[in-house]
Amino acid sequence: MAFPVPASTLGASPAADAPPIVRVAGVTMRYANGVTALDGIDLDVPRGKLTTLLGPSGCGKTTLLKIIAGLLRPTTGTVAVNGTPVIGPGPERALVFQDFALLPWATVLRNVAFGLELRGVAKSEREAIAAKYIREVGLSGFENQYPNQLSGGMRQRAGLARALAVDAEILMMDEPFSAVDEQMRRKLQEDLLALLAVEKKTVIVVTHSIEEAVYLSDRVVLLSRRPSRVSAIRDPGIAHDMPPDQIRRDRRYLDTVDEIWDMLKQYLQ
Ligand SMILES: Nc1ncnc2c1ncn2[C@@H]1O[C@H](COP(=O)(O)OP(=O)(O)OP(=O)(O)O)[C@@H](O)[C@H]1O
Repeated sequence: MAFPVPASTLGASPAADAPPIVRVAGVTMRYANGVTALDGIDLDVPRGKLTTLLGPSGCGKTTLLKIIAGLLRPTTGTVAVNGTPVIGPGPERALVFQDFALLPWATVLRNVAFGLELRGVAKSEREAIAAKYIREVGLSGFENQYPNQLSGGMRQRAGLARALAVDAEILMMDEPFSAVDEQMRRKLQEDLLALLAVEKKTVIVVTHSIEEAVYLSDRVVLLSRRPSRVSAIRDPGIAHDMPPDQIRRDRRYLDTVDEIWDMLKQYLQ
């Protein structure tokens, strides 16, 4: 099953000099139980690119994503999207949850249309929009199935279709492929890249996988151990103009994976 997107669009990237779409300035997050997750995060997220947050387990990646999503208020500091301070969730940001957060009692069609339903979009219109994205993620024919009738990869596609249906500029994905096997993970990575070449979204991904980060990202943001700060930023610049297996053997890809691993392993000791 593939997203029906022409391979020639793979690797298309937007202008490099666009102003950042998200600006995180001096963000600190101290939870009520006294845990300080983030300690002065400054970060610009480039528009129309895929940025990955990578760091040791428990360093605060999800916390940072939730703050950008407006689901958590930072203790100090600010987040601005298109120059406007974030004070809560907004229509320009869509979060794809790790567990897909699909409604078990609703069909794929209703799930994908759900964000539009919440916004009061008329049934016929929202179902037409949902059907388009269901097609785009390769789930045609499964419109009337329920989440428990889908595989993990298909649920992930449904979650992605739902995020695309609300037409947010920014897609935020927390460990998007962690619940599927390695084969499906690679397939979904390819499909995501192909889809993004057409949809031109800004994407922020949290992952534990260095290989995934380097493979997918225009920009990798490495966070330090908790309380975390931005410890390094790398732009892998992997051109997706050769077959995936060849990219994974490519010197540039392997060197970038090694470099990031060298930086990350200091936090594991
Ligand atoms: N609601 C909460 N209340 C208190 N502490 C929390 C809360 N949510 C997260 N934490 C703590 O904040 C720290 C950062 O958590 P977070 O989930 O953001 O890290 P992460 O880097 O995404 O973790 P992982 O890599 O394990 O998924 C952890 O120590 C976690 O226990």
